[in-house]
Amino acid sequence: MSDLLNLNQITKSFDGVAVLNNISLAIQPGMVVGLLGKNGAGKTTLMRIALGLQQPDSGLATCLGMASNALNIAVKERIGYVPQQAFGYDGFTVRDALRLHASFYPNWDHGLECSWLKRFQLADNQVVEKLSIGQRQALALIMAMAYRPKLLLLDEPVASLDPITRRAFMSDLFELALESGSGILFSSHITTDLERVASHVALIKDGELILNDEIDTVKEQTRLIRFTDSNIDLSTVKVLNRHAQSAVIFGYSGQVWPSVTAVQTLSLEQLFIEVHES
Ligand SMILES: Nc1ncnc2c1ncn2[C@@H]1O[C@H](COP(=O)(O)OP(=O)(O)OP(=O)(O)O)[C@@H](O)[C@H]1O
Repeated sequence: MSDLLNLNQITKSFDGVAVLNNISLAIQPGMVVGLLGKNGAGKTTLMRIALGLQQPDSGLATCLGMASNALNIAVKERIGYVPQQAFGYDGFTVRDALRLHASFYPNWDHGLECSWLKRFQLADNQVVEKLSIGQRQALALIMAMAYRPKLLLLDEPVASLDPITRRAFMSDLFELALESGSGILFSSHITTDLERVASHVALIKDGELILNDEIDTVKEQTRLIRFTDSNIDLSTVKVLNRHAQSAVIFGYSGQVWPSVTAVQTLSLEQLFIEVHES
């Protein structure tokens, strides 16, 4: 299957500090990849590199088969992006902002636009600069989705949405991806959302992509184990974090270690916390 997004061995430093180290990640049709990482882990940087908005120090990024630093209009029309920062359109009404935005996209779906306006309870005569942060985020999402992009990159898209709107948006997002064969990469700190809708999880820690798998596999094969022998041999699993008498492991399939006293399953939130525990 051809990749909608392919990140191959991406490395990036700022001012001599490594942010992304040899990151490889691919998105295929129907995949909804939740990108996790602490503040400053490099999620936005990775998305910007994916879109060709920033250059990696090394490695290659492609979107819909074309190098990200040379995307043509036809490919850009099939990519949606909602950045973390609020956008312009001050002085516009929601209606005029959408009309202008739609004019750049031949595939704009007015029916989808209307149903999402209703869903987000956005009146089209509202003035953009008077919208709340959450309403602006909702408008940005409509702008990125109403042309049914093949590849959608969302940088913390739901952080400012209330729980009801957020839940509805996330399930719509998933449906849209499945039904139209799109692929989605979204970053979020709300692990429960991610658990509900993502098909895959990618986790960046200290510049490395330490997890990049189907969410069910992550849940099934990740454990927090406690042991008495600090020299325990954990070579049959991938160690995500390790202390003298405990470790977070991936690749668990019922192995038995004599000195292990507890094997605990983890929710995504627990996993996130345990992986970063120092
Ligand atoms: N243009 C830049 N110049 C210098 N440093 C930068 C630049 N862009 C990002 N950084 C640094 O790279 C690191 C990663 O930033 P990035 O915004 O990608 O993180 P993030 O994972 O998206 O964080 P958050 O969850 O807080 O949004 C940070 O330490 C940031 O300060």
